[in-house]
Amino acid sequence: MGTMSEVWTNTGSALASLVFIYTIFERFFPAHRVREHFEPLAQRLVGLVYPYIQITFHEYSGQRFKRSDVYDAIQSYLSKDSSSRAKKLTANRVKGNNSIVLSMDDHEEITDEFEGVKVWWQAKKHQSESRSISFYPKAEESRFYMLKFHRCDRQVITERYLDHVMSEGKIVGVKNRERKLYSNNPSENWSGYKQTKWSHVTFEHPATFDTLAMEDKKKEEIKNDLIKFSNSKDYYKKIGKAWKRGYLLFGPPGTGKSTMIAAMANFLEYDVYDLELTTVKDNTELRRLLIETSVKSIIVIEDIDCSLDLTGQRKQKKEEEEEDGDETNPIEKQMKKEKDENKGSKVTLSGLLNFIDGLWSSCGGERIIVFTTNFIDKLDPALIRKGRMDKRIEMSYCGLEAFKLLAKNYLDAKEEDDSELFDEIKRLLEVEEIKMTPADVGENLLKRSEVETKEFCLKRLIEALKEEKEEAKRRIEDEEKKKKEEEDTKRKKREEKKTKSEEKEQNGIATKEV
Ligand SMILES: Nc1ncnc2c1ncn2[C@@H]1O[C@H](COP(=O)(O)OP(=O)(O)OP(=O)(O)O)[C@@H](O)[C@H]1O
Ligand SMILES: [Mg+2]
Repeated sequence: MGTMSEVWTNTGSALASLVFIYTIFERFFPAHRVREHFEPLAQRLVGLVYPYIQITFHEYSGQRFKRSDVYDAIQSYLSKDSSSRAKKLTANRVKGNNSIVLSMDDHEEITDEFEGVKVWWQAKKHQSESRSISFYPKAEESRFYMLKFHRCDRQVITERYLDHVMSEGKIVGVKNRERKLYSNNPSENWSGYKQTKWSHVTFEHPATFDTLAMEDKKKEEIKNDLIKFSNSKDYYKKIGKAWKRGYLLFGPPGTGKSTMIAAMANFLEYDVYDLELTTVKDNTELRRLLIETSVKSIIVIEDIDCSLDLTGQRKQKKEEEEEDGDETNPIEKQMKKEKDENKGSKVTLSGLLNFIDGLWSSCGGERIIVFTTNFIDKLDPALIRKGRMDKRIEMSYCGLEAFKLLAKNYLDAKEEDDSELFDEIKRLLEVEEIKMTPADVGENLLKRSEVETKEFCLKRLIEALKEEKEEAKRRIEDEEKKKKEEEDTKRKKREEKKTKSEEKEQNGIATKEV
């Protein structure tokens, strides 16, 4: 018994001495210092026997508030087929997009293969002990991806695999993203907190090339052109040109210019930037706006003939000269000049064109620019010459093919079922050459209540077409009448002038004779 208690006493004192020695040691050699010294050494030792290399990709690196693009790209890349490989997944729904995007959950590991090389990806989470107050949500929790590969594959991974992950990830990311419709803010709102040059809403326009009424041949041509453009990254690089394409859509109101833009955006899955030029003060602002647009986007300038005097400086000068000739009150003239200056923005045609042609080249990335106008003749030829606007698309009145598509979409009506009504419409459109916009045709075909049958709507369209014919006839008559009246007044004026000068002449002769 005595020996037992002795053993306990000795153990107790030995432990006490150990604790004492450890405390003294800790005091002179703090634990983190020891770790600092020994860790690299330990890692070197591990490196000798452990054949793998690890790379970490943090969610937030550098600037704390900005999510890393690389992390995003990896997440998208791994979401591509992690759903079939990882066992634990997290589901995210991209706003505005109906599909759910699956990505691997924390602490999951999946393998990937590239050029016969195997790699391991792990999603990890690090819980920091900091209790500091932070504006950043869940600042204590930092996520990262860990890539592991054999050290003999180092070259393949660093030289090719990572680039492959980035480019693939970006493509998947673009596909999963919520597409946006942007509109530019007036420059007064560009500074201060919440500064943004563009405001956006989710782009959810339902128009597609299937719903767009247009001849099939023309539609196919445009679709092919768009596909060719979006696949031509290397070609544009090779020829040293900016990866952009310009379209000019022209035609009367209601022929589907805006609808075509929406269909293009949906077809290519691009964002849309609706640029309102009247709120842009000058070329510098225009440049700053355009530089901030993202890749894979369509920049739209609607009704260019209305938004600016895009016919350029020449016309303006001519007008000024003409005005100078007038004997108007100088004060009035100054007032008018000031009013004009305030009214319009100072964005010039050349500013716009220079940007499209030149600066854009340095922005990189694919962009489409679309101009629309109702009056192509009003535009300066410089704007629409080949090379600047790569493709001109005329949106015209509703033809037979366009009508058939609208009838199918709006009423599920086919030629076989309603051949008589279809024949009559064909006659009106093709023989009588009645011009009606697809917007008006659609309006007549639209079922406004349950009572309205397919036949009812088709007959309503026939009536509307006939009315349109009468209306057109009246318009032509009115125009001819107006023209005639104008000619009459001109002729009268000429005659009056002639008689006046004759009278003057006679009076002159008479005075001479006197
Ligand atoms: N070609 C078309 N195919 C299908 N729908 C069309 C077509 N053209 C017009 N529409 C219908 O008419 C409406 C008006 O068309 P849209 O706004 O595209 O015309 P627009 O040419 O842009 O006219 P504006 O010159 O006045 O801007 C659309 O909502 C669409 O439903
Ligand atoms: Mg429009």
